[in-house]
Amino acid sequence: MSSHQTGLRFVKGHGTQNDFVVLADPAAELALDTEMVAALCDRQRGIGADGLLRVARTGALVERGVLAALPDGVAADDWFMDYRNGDGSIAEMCGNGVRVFAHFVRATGLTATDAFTVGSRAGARPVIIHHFDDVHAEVTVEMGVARLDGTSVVRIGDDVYPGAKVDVGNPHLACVVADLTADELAAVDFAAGVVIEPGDFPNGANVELLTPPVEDVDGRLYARMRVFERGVGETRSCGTGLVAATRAALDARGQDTGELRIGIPGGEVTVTIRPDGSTLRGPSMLVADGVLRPGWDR
Ligand SMILES: N[C@H](CCC[C@H](N)C(=O)O)C(=O)O
Repeated sequence: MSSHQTGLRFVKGHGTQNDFVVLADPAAELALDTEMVAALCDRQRGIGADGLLRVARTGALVERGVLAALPDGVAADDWFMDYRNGDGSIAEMCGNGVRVFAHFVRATGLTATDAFTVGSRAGARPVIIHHFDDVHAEVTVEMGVARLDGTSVVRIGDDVYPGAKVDVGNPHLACVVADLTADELAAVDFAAGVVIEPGDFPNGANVELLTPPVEDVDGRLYARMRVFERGVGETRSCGTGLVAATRAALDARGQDTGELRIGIPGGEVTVTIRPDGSTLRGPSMLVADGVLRPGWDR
């Protein structure tokens, strides 16, 4: 997409305040590059967002060479979430993004069903839209298997936190911090620097800090989380991170399956881990529509 592109429409949306610029591009005609995506996501010079979701037919992205081939389980006419981080880098998956993506394609009439498959670089992500209107939706995403892959550590300022390496289609270090209170979690200063072990994460990683789950009045497990995302920085929520943290927290309790309600700065979601996969259920909001003005990026 070059700067002479006039009148490019966009929608601004978020899932538990993990926010995105949504670009409808069914035929994958936009030449998205790192610089343009970073400019669009820049909160001062552009629209501002944690990431960008391009909405395109999977087959069109293959024809244009954006994708080398159809990902497993994704059909050519499935809508594909071409997700980019705020720094312009490409990531394999975005759980909050899939909810906003699904809401957008349903509310704009690009699809007429409440259950369909969203394509992603991590593979097929089936969604169910429980209810929606032009602004609000409640969506469940099948997030696939959250795979434990050993342990590592992250250094945040002078503190070192051990955690579980979890693959949710994208890489995570999920740290369930013993005895960490909600206030202590809130006081962690990510600005002091977040340093992971490059040998453990050659492609970088998203880092989650989680308080140990406790049973709430309903007997359900509850925890609080903050996240520092690869290619973005701290976000108010991270869907794949919530799944990774749940997988690690249940494993620390000796459980392979279970459910966890997690509070994040941007809201609250419920994650379910099953032997054959995981689901993330939460809200989506489409906040505004806009048009990029010619020359905005010059
Ligand atoms: N916010 C996204 C995660 C983006 C992951 C991205 N930061 C990466 O590089 O993997 C989510 O809701 O899952």
